[in-house]
Amino acid sequence: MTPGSDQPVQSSVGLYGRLLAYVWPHWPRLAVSLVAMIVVAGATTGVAYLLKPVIDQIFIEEDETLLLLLPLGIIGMYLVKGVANYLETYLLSWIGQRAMRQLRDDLFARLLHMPLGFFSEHAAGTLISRLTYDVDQVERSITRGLSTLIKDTLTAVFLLGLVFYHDWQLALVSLIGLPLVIGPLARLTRKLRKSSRSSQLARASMTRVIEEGVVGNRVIKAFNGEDYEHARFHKESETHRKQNMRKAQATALSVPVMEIAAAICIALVIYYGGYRVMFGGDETTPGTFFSFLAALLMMYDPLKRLTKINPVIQQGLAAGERIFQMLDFHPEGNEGSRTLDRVRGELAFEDVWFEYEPGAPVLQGIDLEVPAGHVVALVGLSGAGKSTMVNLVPRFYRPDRGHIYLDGVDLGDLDLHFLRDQVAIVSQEVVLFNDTLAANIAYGRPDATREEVEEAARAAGVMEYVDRLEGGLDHVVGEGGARLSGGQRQRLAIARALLGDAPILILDEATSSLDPQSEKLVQRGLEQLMQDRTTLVIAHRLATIQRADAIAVMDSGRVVEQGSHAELLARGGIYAYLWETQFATPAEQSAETG
Ligand SMILES: Nc1ncnc2c1ncn2[C@@H]1O[C@H](COP(=O)(O)OP(=O)(O)OP(=O)(O)O)[C@@H](O)[C@H]1O
Repeated sequence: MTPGSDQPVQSSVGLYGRLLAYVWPHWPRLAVSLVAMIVVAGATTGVAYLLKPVIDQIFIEEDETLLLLLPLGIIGMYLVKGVANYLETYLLSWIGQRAMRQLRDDLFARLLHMPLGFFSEHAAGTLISRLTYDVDQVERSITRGLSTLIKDTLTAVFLLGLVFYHDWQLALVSLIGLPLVIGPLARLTRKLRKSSRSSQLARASMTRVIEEGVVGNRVIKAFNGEDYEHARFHKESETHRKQNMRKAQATALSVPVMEIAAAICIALVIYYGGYRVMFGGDETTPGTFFSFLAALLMMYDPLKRLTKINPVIQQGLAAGERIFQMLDFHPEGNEGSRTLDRVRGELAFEDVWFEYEPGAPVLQGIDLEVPAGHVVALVGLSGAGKSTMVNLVPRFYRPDRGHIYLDGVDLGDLDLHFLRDQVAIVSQEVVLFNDTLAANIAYGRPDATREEVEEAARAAGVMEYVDRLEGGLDHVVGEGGARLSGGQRQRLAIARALLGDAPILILDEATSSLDPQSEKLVQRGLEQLMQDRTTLVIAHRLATIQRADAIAVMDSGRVVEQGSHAELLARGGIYAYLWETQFATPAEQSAETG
């Protein structure tokens, strides 16, 4: 059922390659930013180098020409560095943003064409976070990752070169101090990472409790669960506090530990370097020593950033892996290519089998004929397979065995787009987009004129409540249509289907009861909609069943009884049972039997 889900997790090389494919089209800019990074590293090292003539020639030898030239040189160096830094950051962001827009576009396009089964297997939140959070993580690892990896490595290497150039013996002595800095830093970083992971988990647990407190507030109230929920929240909130304190402790420790270790390192250098300046002859001048020290100190920042970049890159790669896994799912296939000039709307199911999970068939040999323009009501106990059966008509799923024909043509042979144009669906949950009423009605028919929209709205009974809304048909319905009542939403869905004017209608009647007035209006809209259309309706209302041309009774994935209301009642089978227990009011039952 889920093609693509068995994809192997890709290797890191493959992953890098695929990420690179998004960056590569921008290689000229990448090249310029690389050059800019080299310039930044060179300029930083240049500044450290200039300290030598500053001390030796200006302070000691009191050279007046250099007194003018060197300060200008420093300004020039920083100007060059500033321009290069700007270019590098700007260009990398440009590349990162372009690559991510492309990745997001590809992902969303793929998402829209996923088979329906994909959506029942993946939580909406997870999919949304792929497109938002995960893509951001990848972007961060590209821009920050590349910049740090290349620019900071180059800067550190150039500075190290300068240090060895000035005095290789002193350089070796200072390197002895390096483990002093790196050792504690590595330990602290590990601790920090662990505590930040625990803190994130604690926050997620806490958020879950908050969410349940908000979403499930009705139930909490009904069961007097406030104290229980509060205690649960307090516990999670306390865990969150403790984890955050651990993190804060590690963070607070990291600066002093680093600084003390660095101080020991510098003390070593000053002692040995000073000794060499005093007693070592000419090769180590005070200028060399200060330039050396400055280069050493300037290595601190790039090295620190390099030690921190790995988690960013790892997170980006993990996010990239999740993104590519989603991109690798197979989209819905459109094997068919046929279209029909005029669709009458005759539907026929022939020995149709279907299973969601292997070995558990939900439909087991459905046979059903729906002549053009007829209304067939599907009834049956919950889980009998009614929704599954109607979902096969717009090819949301495909039968595992058997065939479904539209006007004698196998659905599988039809072009998917064409097929879906022929089918209107009005389901229990009306999905509305956060747009105007008019735009919601015209969804799928962007070419519809205002008159057509109004006509559909009138026929569906939308006009009867539109006047009370600000802006009339141009009123924005709110997210998910939250500002409309259940009945109003249903009438809107009916208007949408009317405007679509497809020859086949699939109707999944709402089970939730509307007030009698709303019910009557919805019913009237539905009557309009079913007119001259082949209709398969999952019926929950008596009026619909009575209006149907035929009733198909489903049980355990089969059509077990077919006929008119009277015929089926007379048979005394499942339908008669459902009639007694679900559909009819006592008065109707006695009228029927009496
Ligand atoms: N996406 C799915 N994945 C796996 N199993 C599913 C899926 N959708 C439905 N089923 C299973 O298929 C069977 C038939 O479900 P279906 O929704 O078609 O029944 P129904 O007759 O429409 O029920 P109801 O009237 O309650 O909506 C049920 O056992 C259900 O658990």
